[in-house]
Amino acid sequence: MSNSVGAVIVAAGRGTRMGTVESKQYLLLQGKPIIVHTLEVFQRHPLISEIVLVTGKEDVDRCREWAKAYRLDKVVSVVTGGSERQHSVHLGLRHLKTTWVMVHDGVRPFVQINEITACYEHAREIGASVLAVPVKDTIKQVDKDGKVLSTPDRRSLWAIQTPQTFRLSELLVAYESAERDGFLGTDDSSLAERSGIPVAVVEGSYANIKITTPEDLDFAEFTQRSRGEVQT
Ligand SMILES: Nc1ccn([C@@H]2O[C@H](COP(=O)(O)OP(=O)(O)OP(=O)(O)O)[C@@H](O)[C@H]2O)c(=O)n1
Ligand SMILES: C[C@](O)(CO)[C@H](O)COP(=O)(O)O
Repeated sequence: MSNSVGAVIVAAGRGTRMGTVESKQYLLLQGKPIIVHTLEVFQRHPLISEIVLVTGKEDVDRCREWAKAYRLDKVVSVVTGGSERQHSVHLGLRHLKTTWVMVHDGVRPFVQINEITACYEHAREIGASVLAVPVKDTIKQVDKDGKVLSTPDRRSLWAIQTPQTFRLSELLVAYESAERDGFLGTDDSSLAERSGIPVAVVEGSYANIKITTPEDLDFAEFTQRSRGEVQT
């Protein structure tokens, strides 16, 4: 059986927590849109053969232009997403033809080549995998009135990132089942878990942030600049 690997990069969100007029995935980082930085990592990865980019309806044309301008020839489709991340991923999955799929947030430009490789290798071994980091803070469960309910043992808590890797056929079944049941998850793995797919956690890096709120942009500028300086 072929072990071809594709990526679905989701970038159809509105970025309400960032609060900028321009959607955060199109803000410039060292002169280049964040989404292009993200796509370039997957373009460079030797395992990835095709990329489906999911974006807002009004952004499809400019994204296709960038794919050409930045020579992102692995981008086989730029398609319109849905109202929730889960819908956007589902729409993207339908355009992929590979055996394996890595789902990744368009606003996580700092994922590293070796992290993508590790994520894929663990999925091959276990069935599916997610990149993650152990939580550094103490986490409390709190009720709606602000009263602490419990303090879970931090040693078993991980902050989950992307990419998340699955067999495409299995993930499609999980997505269809979630849609039938009206289940809405905040990541792809939660849909796989409820379908009984075993998921491995792969330790990644704290730098692989999801650019979400304005203070993340300072970190992003700093990180991008220092990585650029190391490469030159
Ligand atoms: N309907 C949606 C919602 C989110 N995303 C994508 O999913 C990733 C992670 O989502 P998040 O950071 O929450 O982005 P937004 O939904 O844009 O942010 P917010 O919740 O602040 O509006 C982003 O790359 C975002 O573009 C998507 O493709 N389709
Ligand atoms: C998938 C994800 O990036 C894992 O951390 C995250 O759950 C997406 O969160 P969102 O803010 O609900 O889009």
